[in-house]
Amino acid sequence: MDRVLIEGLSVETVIGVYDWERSIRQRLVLDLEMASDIRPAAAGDDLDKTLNYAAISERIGEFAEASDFGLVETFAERLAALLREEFAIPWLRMTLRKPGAVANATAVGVCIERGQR
Ligand SMILES: Nc1nc2c(c(=O)[nH]1)N=C([C@H](O)[C@@H](O)CO)CN2
Repeated sequence: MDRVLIEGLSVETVIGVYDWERSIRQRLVLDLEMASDIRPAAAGDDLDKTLNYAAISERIGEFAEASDFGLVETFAERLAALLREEFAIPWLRMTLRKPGAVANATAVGVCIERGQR
């Protein structure tokens, strides 16, 4: 299956389980692979027949702006469900990284796959 990609998308949000994390915004970095047959869009050179990565990136920014989850797991799960619903995405793989959360690690985070390819 073809995939539409978003890589290295940075967002700022309230995220973390510790008290000191509840009053600051921290950066999360997302990589997203979304199943999509790109042939109809390519055949007609038509944005309306594919997953619009600009619109999806904007929606992710809005979601992050309004979110205040503790766990990266919760952020990833809720965001994946929202994107699949709003953009009719049959399958996605989302890698969500929280840079600098653990000393001596470049990033920590989760990778989830949801739906059927
Ligand atoms: N599996 C997880 N472990 C941890 C999380 C998390 O979201 N998922 N979060 C924290 C803290 O918020 C941490 O990021 C602060 O540095 C600890 N472990």
